[in-house]
Amino acid sequence: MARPGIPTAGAGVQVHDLTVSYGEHMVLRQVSLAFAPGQRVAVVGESGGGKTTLLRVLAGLLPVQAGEVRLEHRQPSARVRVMFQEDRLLPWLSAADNVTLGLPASERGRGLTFLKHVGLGERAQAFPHQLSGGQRQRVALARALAHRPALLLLDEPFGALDALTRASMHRLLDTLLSETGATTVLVTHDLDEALKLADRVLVLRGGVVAEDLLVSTPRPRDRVTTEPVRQHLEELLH
Ligand SMILES: Nc1ncnc2c1ncn2[C@@H]1O[C@H](COP(=O)(O)OP(=O)(O)OP(=O)(O)O)[C@@H](O)[C@H]1O
Repeated sequence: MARPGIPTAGAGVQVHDLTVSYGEHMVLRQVSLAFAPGQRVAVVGESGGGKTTLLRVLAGLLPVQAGEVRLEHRQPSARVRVMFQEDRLLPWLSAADNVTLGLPASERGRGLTFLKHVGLGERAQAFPHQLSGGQRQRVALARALAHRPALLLLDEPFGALDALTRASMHRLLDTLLSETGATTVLVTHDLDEALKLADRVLVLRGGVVAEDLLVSTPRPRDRVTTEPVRQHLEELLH
């Protein structure tokens, strides 16, 4: 695979005593975390445990009600991009236009190379409805990376894909993340996904970080090499 171009320096992330409630319902309770630049963090845990809420606060989509969230990057304009389970492509724009939407003119050419990196260089003019679910998620991934985010936030990005397509997306994302260097936070229910992609796994339970595990298994990883960590996480989750 060709290299995606200029690597992005990942942002450091500091979360201090973050508390978030929906009305009376407190979802995050004084959560404190620090992510190193370029770190890949997976967030797992029970349904309703606050994973998406944490991601939305990091994305700036939800206000910080109490506590502090700080992005540390040498460029004050460090970009944050979010990718969701549904592709959220604009149906009236081609794949190419979806990828470059919002990029300054000077960055569009380089942004388009990401369509090639996800294997869709030939489909640049196709519209979302002409692409498969897996292809649309690849366009969404190209769009997220084309903006060279210092922080990439992924909320169950491959949850709607079949197992084979998901496995190929894991390989693709693993390669692209190694090359771009973005700090990445991945919310997932899929332990395979977490263990294939992340350097660190957080378990959120009852609004607090119940476990914070570094995953040092060398890459590429498979079920055999990650089995001990998986067993530990499965015990925590069940
Ligand atoms: N906009 C909202 N208004 C009120 N309550 C909300 C809102 N969004 C989420 N919640 C509640 O906050 C809690 C945490 O939700 P969140 O989506 O962060 O959990 P999650 O860990 O991502 O769950 P899942 O794994 O099921 O996606 C849940 O009880 C949910 O019902």
